[in-house]
Amino acid sequence: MAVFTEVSEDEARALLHTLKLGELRELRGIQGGIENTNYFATTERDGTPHEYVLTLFERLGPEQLPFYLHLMKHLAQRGIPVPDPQPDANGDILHTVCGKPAAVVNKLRGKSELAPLASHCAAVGAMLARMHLAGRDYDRRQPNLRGLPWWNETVPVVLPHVNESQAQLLRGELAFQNHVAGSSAHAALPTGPVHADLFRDNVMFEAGELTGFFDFYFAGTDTWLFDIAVCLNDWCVDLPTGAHVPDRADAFLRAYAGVRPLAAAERQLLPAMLRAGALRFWISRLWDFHLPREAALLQAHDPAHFERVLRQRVRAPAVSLPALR
Ligand SMILES: Nc1ncnc2c1ncn2[C@@H]1O[C@H](COP(=O)(O)OP(=O)(O)O)[C@@H](O)[C@H]1O
Ligand SMILES: N[C@@H](CCOP(=O)(O)O)C(=O)O
Repeated sequence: MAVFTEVSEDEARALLHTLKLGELRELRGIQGGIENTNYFATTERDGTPHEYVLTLFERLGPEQLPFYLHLMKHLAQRGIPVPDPQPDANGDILHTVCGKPAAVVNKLRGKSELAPLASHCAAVGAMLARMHLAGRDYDRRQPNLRGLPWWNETVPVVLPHVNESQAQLLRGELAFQNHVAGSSAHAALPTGPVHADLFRDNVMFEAGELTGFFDFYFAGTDTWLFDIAVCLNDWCVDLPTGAHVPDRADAFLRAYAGVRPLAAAERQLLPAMLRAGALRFWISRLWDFHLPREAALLQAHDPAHFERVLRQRVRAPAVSLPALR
């Protein structure tokens, strides 16, 4: 369930009126998601139905939200198919509902592709590269709040909950990632706004075509390579085993590089960044699993999955990436 705050039809109607989005016809709580309260809202305007998503932010506040919401607007204005936050008469896109920060965005068509083929991975790769290029002139900056400083803070918190072999892997990998982050190759990596959580459940497809992607609330300013690694570790991995799937990874990388060729430092650091991407989600899943927030996390994701991915990435750093040869 992902309705932590009940929104009445009257409250939703009032906001939709203020935003001039039409007359509320239907308000439905959305089941998926683990962070925020989400509703689908259907309105009628000029005799036509329009569909929106109303989100109440349960954890993020006015310090962090403008970066995410303005990034979505910036990308939408440049033709990237992401939800477009709707403004009020003053141009504000961050609203208040039930005393919580809230946003209204357009509903994307399609549904998630949870068993992707190489063609889906190629579509995601090309779209990610387009997003990176479209974000180059975005003028706000906010660090990836789930980046290296957070890993350094959080690993000691989760260590008491894991066995000795897992503790060794966590400590060793964290030391390795701190070392990589201090290297000259790392300093040469191109950076910009990244999505940082572009998993299968955050991308929509319809009839095999990518129709959009959403959930920008882990976005931040970071290396583009980190975004690539996060995608490869989800879209191009066999979920039961955590094994790299070469044909999907190849399709993803070819399509990405077709829009934005990778720099030499990116090719050099991809194996290390694949480990970083696996470490990031292993840590957050351990943290969510062993130290759940009150009521919010009803279905923690399985931490063991990213432990398996990380072990494979450490064991076989030279994954075959033909697109980069
Ligand atoms: N703009 C959108 N268009 C269509 N569906 C959306 C949109 N935003 C959210 N959803 C739906 O709501 C669900 C939960 O959204 P998500 O952003 O993943 O929530 P959370 O941030 O709580 O994890 C998604 O799985 C999707 O089905
Ligand atoms: N993708 C992350 C968790 C983030 O959840 P989301 O529902 O907000 O995408 C993971 O799989 O650990």
